[in-house]
Amino acid sequence: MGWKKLYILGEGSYGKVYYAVKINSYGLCASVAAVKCAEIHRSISLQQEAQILTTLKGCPHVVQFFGADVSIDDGNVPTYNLFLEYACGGSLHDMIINSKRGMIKMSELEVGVYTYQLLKGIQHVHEMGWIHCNIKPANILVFDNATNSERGGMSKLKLADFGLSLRVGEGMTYLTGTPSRNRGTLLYAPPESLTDDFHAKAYDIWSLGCTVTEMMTGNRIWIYSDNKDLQWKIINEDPMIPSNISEIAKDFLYKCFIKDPQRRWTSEQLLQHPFIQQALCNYLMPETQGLTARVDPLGCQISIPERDFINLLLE
Ligand SMILES: Nc1ncnc2c1ncn2[C@@H]1O[C@H](COP(=O)(O)OP(=O)(O)OP(=O)(O)O)[C@@H](O)[C@H]1O
Repeated sequence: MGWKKLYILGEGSYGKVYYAVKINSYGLCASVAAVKCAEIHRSISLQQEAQILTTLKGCPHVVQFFGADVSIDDGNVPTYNLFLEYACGGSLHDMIINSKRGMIKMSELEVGVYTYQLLKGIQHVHEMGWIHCNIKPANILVFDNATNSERGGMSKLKLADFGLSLRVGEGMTYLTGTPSRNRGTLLYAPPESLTDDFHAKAYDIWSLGCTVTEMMTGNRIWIYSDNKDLQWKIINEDPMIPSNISEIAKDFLYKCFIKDPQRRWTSEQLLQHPFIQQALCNYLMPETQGLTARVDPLGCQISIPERDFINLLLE
């Protein structure tokens, strides 16, 4: 038996996303999926996304791809269908809006653990030779994580929407065409994508910094009047790092927002940053909460003081 599209989850520029179920021969629901659909003649970007997702299979922090097919839908229209695992928690954008509505700010520990998951996803994408080019809360999906529910009910985040991704060309890619042609969403775009048409892995790190700031404050990183103003600010100003966060969190954001893409920290470096290390440590061992990590002014590599850390492991 085939898939049955039940209702629309959302819409993209290419077409619609449906919640779908697979019915078995007993008439029971055997599996569920989110299906991204586009009329076949408008499905090039979905077909490219399918190719990219095939190369990214197996990473727990990238949305899982089940396959693709062509169906004849309403009005006899051939439709390309891309099947993804269904994210019951919606997107990180929804999660940020909901926590803002409920006036519950995400704690730095939560943001640190979520950022770790995103960095692991980005690291995998980069290792497989891709630049995501459109990392933002709306393109990060939220899954329940049963194993985490005992630890404060934190969710699992996965990168999604690879429709604008690019192949890394020896570490960098210059887009051809009109200068200042940024590929992704302007609000999350780094300065070099606007000034030099330059898209490299560092692109995703800047977008990650914008996303992490949004998780911490509930607000977007830039305040602007229109796209021209926004573009000017990205090129000429530094993003506003929130003042009411820890020094370690600020330092993490500074490393994401280094203007020179060659000097901006990589996912590997950021995974070692005390902001991430401390959050993981406190999450895995809640007893360590209250112990503060130190920022090493030279290398920013020291996390939980070693002696205390070993004592905790031995206790
Ligand atoms: N695997 C999924 N599970 C649950 N919801 C999903 C899934 N994939 C996408 N959605 C939802 O469908 C909507 C559209 O998603 P999609 O990523 O395709 O488009 P978009 O990013 O909004 O648009 P565009 O790709 O044109 O920028 C979003 O609201 C998203 O939360």
